This record gives sequence, structure tokens and C-alpha cells, in this order.
Amino acid sequence: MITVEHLTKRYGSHRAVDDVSFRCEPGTVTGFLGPNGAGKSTTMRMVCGLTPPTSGGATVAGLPYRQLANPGREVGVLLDASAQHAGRTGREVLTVAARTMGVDRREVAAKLDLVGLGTAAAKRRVRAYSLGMRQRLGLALALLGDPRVLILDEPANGLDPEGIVWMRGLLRDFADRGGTVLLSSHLLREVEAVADRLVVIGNGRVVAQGGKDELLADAGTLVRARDRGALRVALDRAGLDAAKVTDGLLVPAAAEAVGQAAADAGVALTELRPAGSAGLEQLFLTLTSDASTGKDLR
Ligand SMILES: Nc1ncnc2c1ncn2[C@@H]1O[C@H](COP(=O)(O)OP(=O)(O)OP(=O)(O)O)[C@@H](O)[C@H]1O
Repeated sequence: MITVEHLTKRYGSHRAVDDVSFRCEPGTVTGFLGPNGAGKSTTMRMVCGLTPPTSGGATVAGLPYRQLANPGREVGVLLDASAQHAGRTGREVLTVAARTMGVDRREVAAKLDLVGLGTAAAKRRVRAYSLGMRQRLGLALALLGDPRVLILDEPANGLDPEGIVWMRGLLRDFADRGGTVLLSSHLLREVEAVADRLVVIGNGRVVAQGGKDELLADAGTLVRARDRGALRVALDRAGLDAAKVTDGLLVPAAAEAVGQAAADAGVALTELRPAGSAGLEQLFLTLTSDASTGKDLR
């Protein structure tokens, strides 16, 4: 379990994180989404006791991170895959951490194996690792103490498509066994496939949060007509906003209202359906580009 309550971080007059609250429950993957500079890393650093908050607080497994007796056994953290000691081999990085945490050395090989770093890779120095290999090593380090909570900042950066699918499977499995996962990304599509819940942040503020399925269900209606101009006029007349997306118009309203507006104006539709992912993407872009409008979609 992770709880974040009214976390705020100010740098001078700039609020990097502004009154952010959310919870991550056991058995779930929470996607922490926002564009670059939105405040994701600063929030995660505060949760992990690396950056002192200006106000508010956070707990992991019931305690502030700094009060955990042996943090690596409770929570696995991957904030910056490039932060490893470049002169150590992958195996050495894990061996040092295992000693510090009091973890059986046999776990080193097991975790290297789990993240797909074979014997040859484990013997190479980290400076020779690609970013994808560093992410895998960072994940092995996070998992080393068999924690119940994982906090991962943009772990998909540098992974190839196959690696991303692999990581999703690993995180899903971790959560399905009762673990709690907080996973950040600036790309909706990257977390959408694995997250149960989403917390969307823009300009330091939470602009939307809720179950992914609820957010998808609430993501509006996709509508198409051969005569798009006439459709726009019809929607306008009914007081419905519409945004152009690649395959039609996206309307932040129920399909029934959209269909009725078209029928009233005698516009023949070629498609009318819940917008789902496309709608969530649009919502994400809109909300994060205008973070001043707080919206809670729970
Ligand atoms: N140590 C610092 N001093 C001053 N400003 C900072 C500091 N750390 C972060 N910021 C600012 O706080 C804001 C949030 O940054 P943060 O790194 O948390 O965003 P992010 O969502 O993680 O984005 P990214 O994915 O680009 O890292 C940014 O405007 C950033 O410039």
C-alpha cells in the first residue's frame, strides 16, 4: 500500500508538486501519468524520502519511507536506471545490494535470470550496458529484497517493444500475487495495457484519477458521418463540443445524446461508439495541457 496525502513541493515560487493525494492498493498497478515536467519524479522522490516535501506526506507499507527498518525488503525502487555505479558489473551491483539488505546471495542469480540478464551480460560493467539493460538491472535491484511494493519511474524508457511487453507481464504478475505497483510514464499507451488505476498529473496537480475502466467508459463517444461538416453543425446546435481525431469526431458525451443530435438534424452516421482509448488519450492531452481545471473521475 502507498498513501500520498496533500504532497506539495515548492522550488522558490514554483510549485513542482501541488497538493497531490492518491492511494495505491495491494493487487493493483497504478499508472502515474503526465507530460515531461508534470511532477511525477518529484512526487516519487518525496514518497521515497529522497526529496523533503514542503508540506504533506506519504507512507509506504504503513510508514514514511525513512522509517522503514530495511526499506529494500518492503519496497523496490527504480527512479533512475542510469544511476548505477558504472564501474561495477551487473552481478556486483546486485551482490553489494544483497549484502546491504541481508538477502541470500543465491537471489542475485535468480533475479538476474528473472530480468533476462544472462551470465555474459551480468559479467559486463554497467558502463557498457544499453539503457534497456540498465532498466532490467534496475528492476532486478528493485525486486532483490522480494518487496511487496514497487515504485518505478519511467521503467519502459530504453526498452524495445518486446522488452516492454515482458515488463508488463512481470508487473501484472507481481500485482496479481498481491503486490502494489506505482509506475510512471509520459505515454498513456505505455501504461494503459497494464494499469488498473490511473493518476494523471499536469503542472504539479492531479487532474484526473480513477479506475482505468471507469476512465475509459467516461472517455466520450466517437462519431463519424460522411458529411462531417453537417455533423459538426448538428452537434453544435445540441450544445455538444467535438474534437477532431484521426477517425472522426470525439464528443465528451454519451452515445445516446450524440446519436439524438445527429438524428434531429437528419445527419446519417457511419459510426457511433464509445471512444475508449482514443478518448482517454484526448482527455489526457486536454487535461494535462490545461491543468488548472481539476477533475476527479473516481
Ligand atoms: N531540484 C529542483 N530544483 C528546481 N526545480 C526542480 C527541481 N526538480 C524538479 N524541478 C522542477 O519541478 C517540475 C517537475 O519536475 P519532475 O522531474 O518532477 O517532472 P516529471 O513529471 O517527472 O517530468 P520528467 O518526465 O521530464 O522527469 C519541473 O518544472 C522541474 O523543472
